[in-house]
Amino acid sequence: MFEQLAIFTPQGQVVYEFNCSGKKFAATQINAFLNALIISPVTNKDTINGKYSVLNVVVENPNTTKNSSYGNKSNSRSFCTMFYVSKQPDLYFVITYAEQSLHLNQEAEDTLNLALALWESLDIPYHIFENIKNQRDILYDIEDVIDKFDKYLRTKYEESVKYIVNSSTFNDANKSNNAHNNTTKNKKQQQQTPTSGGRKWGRDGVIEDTSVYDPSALDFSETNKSSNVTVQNDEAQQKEIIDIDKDTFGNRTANGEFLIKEIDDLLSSQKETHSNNANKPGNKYTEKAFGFLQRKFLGNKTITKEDLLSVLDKLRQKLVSKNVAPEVADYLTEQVSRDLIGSKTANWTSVENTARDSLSRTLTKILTPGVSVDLLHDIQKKLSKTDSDGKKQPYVFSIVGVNGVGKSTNLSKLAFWLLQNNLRVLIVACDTFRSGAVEQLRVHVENLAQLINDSHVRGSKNRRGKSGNDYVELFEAGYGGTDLVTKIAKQAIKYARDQDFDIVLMDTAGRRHNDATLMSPLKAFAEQAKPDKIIMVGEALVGTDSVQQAKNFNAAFGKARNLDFFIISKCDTVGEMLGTIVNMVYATGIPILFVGVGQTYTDLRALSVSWAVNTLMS
Ligand SMILES: Nc1nc2c(ncn2[C@@H]2O[C@H](COP(=O)(O)OP(=O)(O)OP(=O)(O)O)[C@@H](O)[C@H]2O)c(=O)[nH]1
Repeated sequence: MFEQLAIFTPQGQVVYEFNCSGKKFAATQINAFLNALIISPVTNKDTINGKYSVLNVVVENPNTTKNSSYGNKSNSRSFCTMFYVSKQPDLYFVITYAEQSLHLNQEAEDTLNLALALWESLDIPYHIFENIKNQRDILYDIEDVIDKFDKYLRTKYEESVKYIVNSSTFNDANKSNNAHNNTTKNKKQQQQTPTSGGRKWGRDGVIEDTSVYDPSALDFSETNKSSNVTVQNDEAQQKEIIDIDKDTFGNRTANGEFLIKEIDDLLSSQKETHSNNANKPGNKYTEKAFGFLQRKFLGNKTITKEDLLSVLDKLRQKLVSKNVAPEVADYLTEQVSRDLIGSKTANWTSVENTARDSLSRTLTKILTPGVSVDLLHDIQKKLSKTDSDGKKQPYVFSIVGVNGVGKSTNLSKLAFWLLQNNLRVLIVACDTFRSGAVEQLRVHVENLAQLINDSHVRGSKNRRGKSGNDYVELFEAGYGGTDLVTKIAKQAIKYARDQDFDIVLMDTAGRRHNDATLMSPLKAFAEQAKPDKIIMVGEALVGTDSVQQAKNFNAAFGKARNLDFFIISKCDTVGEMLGTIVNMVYATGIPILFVGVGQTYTDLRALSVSWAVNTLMS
């Protein structure tokens, strides 16, 4: 596990600091790194992938007497650093960790990759870092974005740690499923048997060759987790996941349909936190600006371009601070400008309030779906028809998206909702690339089977010899290349038809939207599997990049096929920064089916357009 991440300017002004174990940030460590860098500059051989530099830092104990024997470990302490120096702006990104090893180097590299990608996605104008006199200047100007960066990084970091814990859960699940497994093997030995043929999709979407399997990459036991603790964590996590509150999930209508509730004040606790934060000194910047605007009452005034300039600039800033991509914020303010120039403000209404109303209308128009999102109706329509054998064709969904956005989790939430509607669901493991993906889905199927029927024995097979029970079942065929994916999809649909399943839910591999090699198989997949609905899961955390993600995924299925819906996951983690919702709909015109608001199966909500608009405008 890495210890600390720091971002600072060449003058030493700290822009960001993070201690991964939640302790106070140790600035002395970074000072020791800077000292070591001055004394022993890095050479080419210390560079990883031509990008990151590695430097071992030895800190002498100041109490050591001159007579101490050289190399006496008790008199010195060492740690390792991996760092990157960006240009424009000139910034140091430094990770510190205990010592060099294959897996710690890899983790540091992954974390730097993540931090840099997040940093770039924030689009901070580099001139902000020029001529800074003190740290307060930086923080004042970019407080909001640093906050955002911190939130992204912590969430992603926690997810990656959880992924490691989950990996051991899957191995345990395998253990109970495979009778031939030697149960006396310890957990570490279990981990040494990779589930797939040595392929893993890295966090940045690159397929990594893990044919030389390094079990230590997933083993953090030496650092601070005994395997016993990990097992307890697994159990606690398991309990947390299936410990759900059905009442908050939705309502049953008079005709028996179970409808998911709209998102409303569900995030009020976050709003509270947010407003508490907003009350902190130094966080008043936006509030002050808008307070000033609200005081400028005019009324019955013909609005000119000049009147709108500063108003729209503030509104634009507001939107961008809520994660709306700059190009989308430009479009929205342009619309307001078109709407208002030459018109008159109503009595007692300021130009500012008129502009805000216009912006609210534009946002509402964008977010209001132009097509029906009544899925249950669509499903029933298809299921009511039978073919010449008297069989109904299942309704097929396929779930796509970038790595780690929550595809499997939200697919499972969707399954849980469909199960509430008495539909029989076949979940299909079409992520045949990432190690552990099939096992992860099996855990979800076990959970769902147990939630639907609490007499379900975890790990048992149903009467067809498959994971799950009569209501929800897993269709799996292991790991392999693109051909296997389409083969599994076709076989699963046939199987679902034969076994009378109503719904087929296909999970697909996460892929980077800007990698043509990874994106191109989607077209063939859609042509072969012919899903009724293709749903892209996008995460609320992503911000600016969501525009391109949505565009690329929407275009990936060829000219004849688009995405049908979005599910925006992790809305619970972004507070009021809901810009991704607008970005993705703006980029494609594809409506939002649901938003994900947590990690349990009931943490799915229908989007309330007015709620989203009010939150963005607040
Ligand atoms: N807070 C929060 N976490 C979520 C939500 N949806 C998913 N997650 C978490 O996001 C993490 C990744 O979820 P997965 O479902 O594994 O993501 P994925 O897209 O299937 O991942 P890959 O298969 O690796 O591409 C997990 O820790 C989930 O619990 C959500 O709505 N809110």
